[in-house]
This record gives sequence, structure tokens and C-alpha cells, in this order.
Amino acid sequence: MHALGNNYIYVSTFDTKLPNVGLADLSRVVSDVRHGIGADGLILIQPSTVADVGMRIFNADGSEAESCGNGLRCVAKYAYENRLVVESQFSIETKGGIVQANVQVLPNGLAGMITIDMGVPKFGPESIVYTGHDTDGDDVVIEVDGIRYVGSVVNIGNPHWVTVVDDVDDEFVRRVGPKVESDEVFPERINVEFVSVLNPKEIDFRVYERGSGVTFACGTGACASVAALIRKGFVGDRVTVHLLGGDLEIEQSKDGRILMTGEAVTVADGNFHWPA
Ligand SMILES: N[C@H](CCC[C@H](N)C(=O)O)C(=O)O
Repeated sequence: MHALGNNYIYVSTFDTKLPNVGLADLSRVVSDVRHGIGADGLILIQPSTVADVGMRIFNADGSEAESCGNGLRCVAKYAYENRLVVESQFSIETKGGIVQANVQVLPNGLAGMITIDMGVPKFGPESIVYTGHDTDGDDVVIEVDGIRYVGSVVNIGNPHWVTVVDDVDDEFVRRVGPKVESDEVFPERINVEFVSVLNPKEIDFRVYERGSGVTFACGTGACASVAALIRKGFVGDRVTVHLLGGDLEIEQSKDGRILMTGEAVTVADGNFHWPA
């Protein structure tokens, strides 16, 4: 499945037995377009004792993340269409907390747009694992090639560093993104977002994801970016985020919750033959 081109291999443990391998290895193999299938990572859809369904997400490098916005919308679509849940509104457990899904049901009974209530984000270096000292409120300064860049730190289940740029330039994202992602002040690494404010209701967005690199879209990154920009007064409380793969609608509720609405697409289903 994919959401705005951010694709993962989804395995439901409700009806599939996982091969007897480490999940990090499984994610690395299935994500490899030459030796596996090709994706930004692996997502497990599994039973939960504290929510209607559970999700675990592994990046292409095998690292496990706390949450995944695009993944949550695809999990919600799968859970609804495969009758893992009975209602169109239900809860999903992630390592980063429990979120609420709301599935738009189309006339044909399939899932349309999906809204995930991502909860209230936390802000600033104290909300993540950070070992540096170059901070200013929510912001953390990272030096790359002798230039100091300021970014807002947001924890929306997983960690993000959001920097405002005049123009989201691909070369800049690919050059600066990995150096921030793996800077020593972030022992657990971090997702890196580059945003350009077009007007109070629209931003351009690019991402260098922790563990997957440049992806077409990052749902948690879009949520983190809008939350950070609202705090700075740069945008209103309803923003269209223009990502490489398409648009997400992000809204902050009166009580500070971040709501993300967007697509989820099923590409194929079948059996993966683990190498002997
Ligand atoms: N790379 C992220 C996980 C995937 C997030 C992204 N694909 C999304 O849609 O939120 C991390 O290590 O926290």
C-alpha cells in the first residue's frame, strides 16, 4: 500500500505467520527493490490489547519507529475493508501512543479519505532524546558544512526537526537532510523537514526521513511541520501541505490536537517468499 507515494509492505499478523527472522532484517529485505519488493519500509498490522488494532513500523534501514502518519491511514483502510474493525471510527495502537482513525466510507463500501487524530504534539529539545546545548525555546541549531540551521523540534509520537526555507530545493534536502538526521546530538536520529510558507493556508514540504531518506511524503512530518508553524504564527489552524507525492490537509483543533486527512491506496496483495 502507499499514501502519496510513501509506500510500505504491510503484513497483517491477524492472518499471516511471520517468517522466523528478525523484523529489522525482514524490513531491509522487503524494502530492497532488487532483492525484495521495494518500499520505504515494513508495517505490521496486529492485534492490540489496548486499542482496536495495533501497528508497528520499520524503516527501510530496519530501524523501528514510534509512528507513521501515512502508514496509519493505510492501516485504517486495511482494517476497515478487511473487517478487522466493525465501525468506521476506531483506535490504533502505536509505539508512540494510541491514535483515533476516522474512515470515510464510499458508496461502494470501500474506504475513501482517512482522518487520523494524531493527538497533541510535544515541542522543544526536552520532548526528544537530545544531547546538545545550542537551543532557543522550541528550536535547535544544527551546523552543517559550517552553516548554522535553526529548526523546531516536535515530537508527534516520533521525532522531527522542522526548518523554514525560502524554497524546498531537492539538492539542499539531499545534502543537509542526512547530516541533520544523524547528527550526534540526536542519539535516536530524527526526521528532517524543510518547509516553505506560501501563505497562511499552504506550505511546500520536503522530507529526509529517519531510516528511509528522501520519501515522497511523511504524514507525521506534515503534522509536525504545521504544528511548529502554528506555534510560530506563520500559518493558520488549517493548512494544505504540498508534498512531493500530493497534498495532505492538516488541522489543529481548539484543544491542540493535530488532525491529518489524506488518501490511502492498495497497490497489490500476495505472498512474499522469504529467501531459503
Ligand atoms: N521515518 C519515520 C517513520 C515513518 C514516518 C513517515 N513515513 C510518516 O508517514 O509519518 C521515523 O523513523 O520516525
